[in-house]
Amino acid sequence: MNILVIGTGYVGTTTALVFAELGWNVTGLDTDAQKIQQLEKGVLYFYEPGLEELLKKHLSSGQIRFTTNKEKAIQDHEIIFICVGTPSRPDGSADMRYVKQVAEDIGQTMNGYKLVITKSTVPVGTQEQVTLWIQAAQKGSYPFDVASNPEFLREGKALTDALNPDRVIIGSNSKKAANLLQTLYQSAKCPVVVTTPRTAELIKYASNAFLATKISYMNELARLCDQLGVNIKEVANGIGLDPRIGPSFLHAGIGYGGSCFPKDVSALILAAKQNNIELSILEKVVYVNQTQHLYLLEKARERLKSFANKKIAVLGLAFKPDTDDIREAPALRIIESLLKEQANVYVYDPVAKLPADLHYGSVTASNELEEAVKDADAVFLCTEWPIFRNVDWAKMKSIMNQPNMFDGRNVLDSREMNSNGYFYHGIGYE
Ligand SMILES: NC(=O)c1ccc[n+]([C@@H]2O[C@H](COP(=O)([O-])OP(=O)(O)OC[C@H]3O[C@@H](n4cnc5c(N)ncnc54)[C@H](O)[C@@H]3O)[C@@H](O)[C@H]2O)c1
Ligand SMILES: O=c1ccn([C@@H]2O[C@H](COP(=O)(O)OP(=O)(O)O[C@H]3O[C@H](CO)[C@@H](O)[C@H](O)[C@H]3O)[C@@H](O)[C@H]2O)c(=O)[nH]1
Repeated sequence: MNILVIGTGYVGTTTALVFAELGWNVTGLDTDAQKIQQLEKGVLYFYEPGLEELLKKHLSSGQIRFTTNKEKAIQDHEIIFICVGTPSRPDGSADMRYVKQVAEDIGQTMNGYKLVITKSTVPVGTQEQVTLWIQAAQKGSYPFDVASNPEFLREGKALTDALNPDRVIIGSNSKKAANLLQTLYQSAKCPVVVTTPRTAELIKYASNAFLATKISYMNELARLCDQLGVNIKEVANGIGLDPRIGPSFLHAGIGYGGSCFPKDVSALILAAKQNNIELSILEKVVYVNQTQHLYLLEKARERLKSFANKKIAVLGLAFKPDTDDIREAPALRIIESLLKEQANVYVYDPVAKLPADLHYGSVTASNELEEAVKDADAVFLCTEWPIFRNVDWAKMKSIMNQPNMFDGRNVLDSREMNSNGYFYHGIGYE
């Protein structure tokens, strides 16, 4: 079977490469000619471990190709995965314009049976909506099915996650579509759940919202730990040993970011409101997340009295390690607050780049960690890149103006930092 993947972003590129690795012939289609040109040359235009090697391998094996020619691509393929973005609208709802465009393109161009699968994260009811969009755009009367197959990969671990999923969720009202999808995933060594499209669509939002809830719960508990003199890391370890709770996603810090949790939690809250249901727990999850960076800033303000004219080093910009993605990165919230209070901010990240449009002033991007830390009055550690753990912090102290460390990811050893002469503050972890 030949597979077409529409949208060659994180999810589309990974999906295309994973299906190529499983032995299928795959074409990646995007409207962005620059991205396609790079992918055709074997160059990944974003940072994601392992993907570029696989891209080169499958370009040379001929298993994967890329194109911007949507008419030909749609006509040549029976199986089409929609992997375009569904970003937040200002009111928090999912912006469906890219999915609608693709559905209309498919409707206008199709020349025979198509199985259209939404892999993008889409609101409940999208399968029905995509069906209507395709029908409305159709020139002839060709049969088609629309199914839902949400993606659960994490950035930074995209390849491992997509090659070894915990579960495959197939939402389909059509036996033919469900069978085709089961064939595509026949080598999956995990449960393959076949359900209704609406259930599949909700499973995706419910998963992300549940994980975000775990994080905000731990983050709020960490604030209490600071007051009680209890270490949140030990609490996380203690509760995580209960298999009903589990050890993951209990790591307190300056909050979750990225292109998924913030937008998906908002979209779920809004979708519930439209159905006269208040998801009050999730509203608090968002509130805790939006105030978590302020909590660490307040600890630093107490120590430094004022940020004005102080040199502050921000280590880590990406929303998490092993990615250059800065969408909704908590580091950006910290930087903007520091700039607003007239600090001189120096940023170091091993991979991620500063955005062009920072409010409240400009920031110096440092090429070396030492350059950011030299003469600094405080360091904010915002992303848990492993290299930050291996820095010789005792040596760093000698080049700082004041040895203050605000560890927004609780990654450094507080006792070691204190014995090295630092004033150290983590989150629920002193
Ligand atoms: N990033 C993740 O880790 C992740 C994980 C699981 C699910 N998701 C979901 O998957 C979807 C895609 O996310 P992403 O991070 O890959 O997005 P992205 O922004 O990186 O990529 C989307 C791509 O779609 C292309 N595109 C837009 N309109 C198009 C059209 N009409 N025809 C062809 N291409 C078009 C864009 O040019 C872009 O390259 C979203 O719904 C997201 O919520 C993302
Ligand atoms: O214990 C934890 C775990 C994560 N985070 C933060 O949470 C955010 C999201 O992390 P992660 O979930 O690892 O990354 P994403 O790539 O955003 O992946 C999430 O979002 C994707 C898009 O929907 C889903 O496919 C994945 O299953 C889901 O984990 C990051 O800012 C992390 O720093 C914490 O603060 N504490």
